[in-house]
Amino acid sequence: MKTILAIHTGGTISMSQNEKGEVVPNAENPIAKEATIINGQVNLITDELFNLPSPHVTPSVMLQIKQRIDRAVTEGVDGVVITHGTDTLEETAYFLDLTQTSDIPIVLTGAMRSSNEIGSDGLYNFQSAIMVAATPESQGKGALVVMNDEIHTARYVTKTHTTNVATFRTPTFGPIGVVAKGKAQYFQELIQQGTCDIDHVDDNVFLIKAYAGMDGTLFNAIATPETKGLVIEGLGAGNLPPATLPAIEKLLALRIPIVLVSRCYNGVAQDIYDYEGGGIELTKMGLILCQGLNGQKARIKLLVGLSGGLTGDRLKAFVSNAIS
Ligand SMILES: NC(=O)C[C@H](N)C(=O)O
Repeated sequence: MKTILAIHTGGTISMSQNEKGEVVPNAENPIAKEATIINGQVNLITDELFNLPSPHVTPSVMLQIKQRIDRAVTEGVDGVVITHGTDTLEETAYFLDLTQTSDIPIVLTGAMRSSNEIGSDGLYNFQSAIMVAATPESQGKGALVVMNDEIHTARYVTKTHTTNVATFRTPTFGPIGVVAKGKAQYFQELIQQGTCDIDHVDDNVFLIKAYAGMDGTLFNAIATPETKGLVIEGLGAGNLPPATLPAIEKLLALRIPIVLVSRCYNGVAQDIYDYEGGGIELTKMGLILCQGLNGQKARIKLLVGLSGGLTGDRLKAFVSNAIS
């Protein structure tokens, strides 16, 4: 029988609705108690590591989850399930994906409806995630996100709806598998990418979204030596309004790495356009094009690379998300 560690961290999956209809955290996690339902099919160990709404999750919390997984690997567990709030679930999932040190399945799940709401999806998603973690084919796939009968890769999944249970989607590429009546089935291979083990996190890595008529105001506000990195969600294939360029030059002169992704929901950033502020000019200036990641994922990747001590071409190779 497989031994699976369930790490609970909080989120709606562990919350309840009160008599006023407000969703509130519980002192005791109802999901952790319900877990006994699945015992018998797997040997389930439970660790209530945090009880945080996911907007309270920081890179330092992510690092503590990673360290708990690393300990579990040395203890010989076969897989890990992490319950997490959905708002920042994709960021924690990608952090764990990038910093993993073994090939055991790491499966994140959550809920859109709290534990006592009609049609609550928490226990169902939790059970699916456990089954996926116990499936031999889940090994070596990095961190996975299991919600609403779909299996997504941490690298590309994103939350797309504020309340719908089908909120987690993988734009452009689609999910890599499904869960059908408790059984995991895969139908896509994930191309492997590099990982970077870290023992601390350097933050002050910012994320700024571009918009029509943007100027340098927001970029000037972070032009300080404390800033360690910046991700810009550019327009279309990866372009910026010309009025941003002087402020961006200033950040580059401070040797702050700047990563460029697209603010589009689908597709990858590319240096196609040759006009003032176009992707060709931006990459010539030294911005690092990152292909296929959304802004929040690119920020996690830059933060992990910087925390792992990568600089120059090694940082560029890691963050550009190139297939290697
Ligand atoms: N569905 C959820 O879990 C949303 C909640 N606000 C959280 O991320 O903690």
